[in-house]
Amino acid sequence: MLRFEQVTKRYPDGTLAVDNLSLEVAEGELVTLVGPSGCGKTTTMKLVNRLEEPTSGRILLDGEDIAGIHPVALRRRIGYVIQQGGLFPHRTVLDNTATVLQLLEWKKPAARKRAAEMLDLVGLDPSVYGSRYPGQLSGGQRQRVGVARALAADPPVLLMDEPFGAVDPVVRERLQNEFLRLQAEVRKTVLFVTHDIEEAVRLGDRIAVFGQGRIEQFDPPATLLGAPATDYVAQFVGADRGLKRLSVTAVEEGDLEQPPLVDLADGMADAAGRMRESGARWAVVLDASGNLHGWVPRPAAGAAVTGTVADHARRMEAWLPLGSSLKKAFGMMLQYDAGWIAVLDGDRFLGVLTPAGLHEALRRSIDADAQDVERAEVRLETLPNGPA
Ligand SMILES: Nc1ncnc2c1ncn2[C@@H]1O[C@H](COP(=O)(O)OP(=O)(O)OP(=O)(O)O)[C@@H](O)[C@H]1O
Repeated sequence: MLRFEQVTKRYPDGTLAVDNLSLEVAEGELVTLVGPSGCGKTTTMKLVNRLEEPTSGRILLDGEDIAGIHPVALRRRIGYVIQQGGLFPHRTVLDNTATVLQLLEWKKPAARKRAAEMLDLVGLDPSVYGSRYPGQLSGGQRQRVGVARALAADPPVLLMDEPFGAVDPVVRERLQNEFLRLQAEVRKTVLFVTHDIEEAVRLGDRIAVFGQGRIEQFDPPATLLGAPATDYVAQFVGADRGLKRLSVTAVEEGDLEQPPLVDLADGMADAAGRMRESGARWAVVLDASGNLHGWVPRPAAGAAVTGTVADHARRMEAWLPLGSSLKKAFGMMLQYDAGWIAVLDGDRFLGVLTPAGLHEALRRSIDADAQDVERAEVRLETLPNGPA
């Protein structure tokens, strides 16, 4: 889709900003470019929409050398989002969003309608914000307008240059999440520049770590964090890369343990018998519709057991959908002070994730990358020990 072939950019003053860069971004893929200040990230972006021209090498868009495409025609195919949104201060939010459409000579009503839809898409009510000026928006809202404007003409390619750099960390995380949701819907081919490794691994399908004008490593997040290719990359991703890895490793079915399952309506003596048989100190309790209700402890040996499970069960509301990150699971264990988290697929109970399971999942994903082992080949052998 977008391909750099041995691209070099030397500025007239002799600065070598991009050094023999080769890189390919697949259709619908989000590639993050990350690296320290001055390593050539912005120059790389500007080469794509011909705000700068390469000194040597070529860039192909859908197989076509962009050197042969008129810059204006090229930019119609490429949305560009920059820090602070780059909005026109004296134009309303709606007009800012419609800028590119006006350049494309859309009729005014159609352009405004489309702009309003785009604002909606990025979570800004056009009837509230459309008539405001950029100065009357928060930093996060301005960034959203920048994204809406870049998407308005539905370009297949999106260049984003530190688009969330100017907002505080909380707003930033929200914008990142919104953008991921949006990207799942619109599936643009995205080149995203950031100097924040956390942002790069959260957003990127693949990450290109830049040294001075060169790519040090180009890999998916889990590989980058699990097996940094060079000392430079290892240093850049940081000593806490194991922790960062929590946020890019998903809970899988094989990570889960299977405690006994009992129904609210079951007799408690019966349920206790089943727990004893399987050596478990507790069981997961499902309600009449098969949904998670909570858990029930195994009664002490010799204690008189009466009533139904419902009389003894405790509520447990900590659950996650399959595919959630290990980081989310860990956060939830802390939040609920729980020794396990239920994992559901839709409404269906799949099993529980325990701290031991989480640790194993993390280790296995690191090992799998380091040794090229398929994750499924490794088995978990821990047994549930009961809620902490
Ligand atoms: N127009 C220019 N003329 C000369 N040198 C330039 C020009 N633009 C950028 N440079 C230099 O090229 C190098 C790469 O700059 P670039 O802006 O691409 O880096 P960056 O990785 O995006 O940095 P930052 O994260 O600070 O934005 C830097 O050394 C910069 O000073």
